[in-house]
Amino acid sequence: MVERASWSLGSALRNVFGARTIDEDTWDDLESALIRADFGPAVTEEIVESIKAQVERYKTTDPRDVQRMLRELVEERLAKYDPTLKLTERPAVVLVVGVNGVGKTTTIGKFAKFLGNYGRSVVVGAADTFRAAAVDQLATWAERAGAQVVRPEREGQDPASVAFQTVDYAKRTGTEMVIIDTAGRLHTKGGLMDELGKIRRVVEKQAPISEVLLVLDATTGQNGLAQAEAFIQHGGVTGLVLTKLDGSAKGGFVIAVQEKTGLPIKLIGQGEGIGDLTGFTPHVFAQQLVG
Ligand SMILES: Nc1nc2c(ncn2[C@@H]2O[C@H](COP(=O)(O)OP(=O)(O)OP(=O)(O)O)[C@@H](O)[C@H]2O)c(=O)[nH]1
Repeated sequence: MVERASWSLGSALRNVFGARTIDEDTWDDLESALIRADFGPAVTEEIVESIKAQVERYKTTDPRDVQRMLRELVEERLAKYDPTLKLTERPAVVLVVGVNGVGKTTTIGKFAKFLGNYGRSVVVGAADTFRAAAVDQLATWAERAGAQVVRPEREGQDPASVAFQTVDYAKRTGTEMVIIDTAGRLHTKGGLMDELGKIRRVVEKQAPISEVLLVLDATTGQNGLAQAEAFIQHGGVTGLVLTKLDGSAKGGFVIAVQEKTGLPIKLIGQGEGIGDLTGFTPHVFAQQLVG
C-alpha cells in the first residue's frame, strides 16, 4: 500500500465519505476538515456551497459523490494556473528567492539534481554572500547534484557581481542552466528588494531571466505568506516552490497559496533527500489530497 501523505484529507474525511448518507453532519465535517487543512475560510465556503448545490441538483445521497465532487473542484481550481517551468533560453537563468529557513538551499540542490536528471548542465551561483557557512552549504548541495558552483571571492562581495560571474561562466562554457541563490534576510529594511533589483538588472544585461522562483515553507501555511509579501509584491516572481510538504498537514495551502498570490506552483519538495523534488501536477495532487 502506498503511504498516505501527511497532507492528505483522507483520514480527516473518512467519516464523511464513509457515512451511509449525506446529512447536516456531512457539511459540518467537510467544512471543519477543510479549515483545519488550511484551505482558508473563503475557499472553504466556496467549495462547500458548490458541492451542496451539486448534491441538490443531482439529488444524490451518496457520500462518495461528495468525494468525487471535491476531487474535481480541487483539481479544477489547481489547474487554473500553469505549473510548467519555462526554461527554453540558453542559458536559462533562474533566480531563487525567499526568506531564510524555508528550505532555499536544499531546494537549489534538489533542483540542480532534477535538471541534471533531464541531462541538463547546471551552474549554481552563491549570491547570498553574507554568510560563508551558507555558501559552503550551497556548494556541498551543488556538488552532490553534479553541478558547478560560482562562489563569492570574499565574504560580503556584492551579490550582483556573483550573479554576473555565474551567468558569464555559463555563457563561456555553454552551461545550459543557471540557478542563482539570493539572500533571504534584510540587512537594512528595503535593502533586500534593492539588492534583488540590482541582481536582476545585472543579469538581464547578459541574458533574459527565465524564472524567479519563490520558496515557501508549507508547514507554516498561510501564516508564512506574510513574510514573503515583499517578494510577491516586488520580486518579479514567476512561480512558487512549496517545501516541507511531507511534514505538513496543510494540504489546502496548496490551493489557497495560488489563489492568494495569483502565482503558479511549479515545484514541490517532500523530503530532505536530493531526489525529493517534483514538478506539480494538479490531477495527481487532487487525487492524493482527496483520495
Ligand atoms: N522534511 C523536509 N525538510 C526540508 C525540505 N526542504 C528543506 N528541508 C529542511 O529544512 C531545513 C532548512 O533548509 P535550508 O535549505 O537550509 O533552508 P534555507 O532557506 O536555505 O535556510 P538558510 O540557509 O538559513 O537561509 C533543513 O533542515 C532542510 O533539511 C522538505 O521538502 N522536507
